[in-house]
Amino acid sequence: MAVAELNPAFTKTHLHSSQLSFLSRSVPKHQHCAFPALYRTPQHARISCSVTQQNQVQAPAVQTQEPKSKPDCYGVFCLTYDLKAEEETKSWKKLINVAVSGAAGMISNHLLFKLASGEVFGPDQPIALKLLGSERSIQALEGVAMELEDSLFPLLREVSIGIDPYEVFQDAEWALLIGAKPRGPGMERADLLDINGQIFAAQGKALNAVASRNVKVIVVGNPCNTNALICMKNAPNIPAKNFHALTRLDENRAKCQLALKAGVFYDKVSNVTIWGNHSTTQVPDFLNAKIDGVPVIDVIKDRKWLEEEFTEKVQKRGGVLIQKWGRSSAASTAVSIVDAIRSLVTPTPKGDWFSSGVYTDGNPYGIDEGIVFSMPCRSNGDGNYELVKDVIFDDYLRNRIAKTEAELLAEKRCVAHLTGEGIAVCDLPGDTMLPGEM
Ligand SMILES: NC(=O)C1=CN([C@@H]2O[C@H](COP(=O)(O)OP(=O)(O)OC[C@H]3O[C@@H](n4cnc5c(N)ncnc54)[C@H](OP(=O)(O)O)[C@@H]3O)[C@@H](O)[C@H]2O)C=CC1
Ligand SMILES: O=C([O-])CC(=O)C(=O)O
Repeated sequence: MAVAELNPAFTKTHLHSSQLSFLSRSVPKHQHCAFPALYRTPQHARISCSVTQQNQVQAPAVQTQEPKSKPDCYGVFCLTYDLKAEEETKSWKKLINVAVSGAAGMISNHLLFKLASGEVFGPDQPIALKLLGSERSIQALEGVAMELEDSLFPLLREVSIGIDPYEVFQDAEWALLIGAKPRGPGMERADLLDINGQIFAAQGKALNAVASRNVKVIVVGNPCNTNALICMKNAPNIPAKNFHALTRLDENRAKCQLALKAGVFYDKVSNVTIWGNHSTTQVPDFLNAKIDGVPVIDVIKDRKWLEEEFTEKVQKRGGVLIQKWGRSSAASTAVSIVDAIRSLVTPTPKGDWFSSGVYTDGNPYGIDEGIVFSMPCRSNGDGNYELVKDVIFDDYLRNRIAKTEAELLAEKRCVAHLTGEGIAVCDLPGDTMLPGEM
C-alpha cells in the first residue's frame, strides 16, 4: 500500500512505528508524505491536521505546495515538516547532512544516537542522517533506523538508508566512513589494504561527485590512515585538508594512561599528540604532553616507563581490549569520533591541541609529503584546522616518528593502483599490525 492511498485524516497517532516504517518503505522514490500530520493525497495536494490546545485533531486543511523531495527517507522521517518555523522560533541553525558508512556496525550503533541527540553538533543544530549499508546489512540498517525513530530525538529531522554511496552521500556536509572489512584469520595486510582500499576509492569517487564541496570526511575503517589517503586521492575536487583519519581514540587512551600513572584525573592531561599511523607503530608523544600545565616528563620522572611501558600500552590497547571483550572497541571509538568532530566545530582551548590523521603536504615537521599522518592540530571552530608549530623533538621522538612514517610510506606504495600513482609495490615492513590485532 502506498502512502498516497491513506485516509488523509489518518494521523501519526493512529500508527505503530513499524506500520509507519512499512508504509514509508512502500512509497516510491521521490514520493513523500508530510508531518506534523501531513499526508499526500492521490491528487498531490497536501492535507494538514493541526492539534488544538486540548490535543484534539482538527479537520484537515488542504495545502497546495509540493512537499520537499527526500530520496530514500525512512519511516517517520519521510514526513516533511516546517523546519523554517523552528529555525526562527528556536533559533535553530540550518539542517546539516551527516553521512555514515558501516551504519549497521558496532561503532555506529553508539555513534548515531550521540549525533541525533545534539551532543555532537550542539542543541541548536538539526541534523539529517544518511546511512550507508550494503545488501548484507540492509535489514540491520532498517533496525537501526527503527531505533532512531523510536528515540524521538527533536533535532533528528531526516533519516535515510541506502546502499549506493552516490545517493547516500548526496550533499553530505560530514562523511563519517566507518564501514570496512575486518582483517580475517590468515589474511595478509596487503590483502586488507587492497580490499578496504577498493571500498574507500569508490566512496571517494562518490563524495567527489555528489557531496558538498566542503564536506569534512573522517575515516575510521581500518587501516584508516591509508584508507583516508585513498579516499582523498579519489576525490580531487574536495580539499585535501578536509580528510581525516581517526587517531583521537589513541590520544584519549594515552591521556588515560598518563593520568593513571600521575595519579590525577584525566582532564588534567593536555597537549597529547599521537604521531603517525593508527597502528602499533603510532607514537604517543609524552615529550610535549602536559599534566596540569607542567611537562609530563617533569611530573612522571620515569623516562623508561614513558618510552617503553606507556608507549606500548597505548599502541596495543585495542588488542588487549579485544582479548577481554571478544570484539574491538566500539563505544570508546564512537566517543572519540564525537571528540574529533567537536574539536573541529568548537575552538581549541588556548594552548592545547588535538591529534588527527591529516595530509602531510606543507607540514612544518619535515615528515614526508603525500601521506595521511597523525599530527597536532588546532581549530578556530569553523571545521578547519591548522598544524601546531610550537612542538619540540628529541632523538627518541624523531626515531619513533621515522618508523611510523616508513610504515605509512610502504602502505602508500602498496595502494598506488588505488591512488592513481602507478603500479602497486607491496614491501610492508614486517607484518604491521592494527592496534586491535595484537
Ligand atoms: N580508527 C580507529 O580508532 C578505530 C577503527 N576501527 C575500525 O572501524 C571499523 C568498523 O568497526 P565496527 O563498527 O566495530 O565493525 P563492525 O564489524 O561492527 O561493522 C563494520 C561494518 O563494515 C561494513 N563492511 C564494509 N565492507 C565489508 C566487508 N567487505 N566485509 C564485512 N563488513 C564490511 C559492514 O557494513 P556493510 O555491510 O553495511 O557495509 C559492517 O557493518 C573497522 O575497520 C575497525 O577496524 C575500530 C576501532 C577504532
Ligand atoms: O583494529 C581494530 O579494529 C581496533 C582498533 O583499531 C583499535 O582498537 O584501535
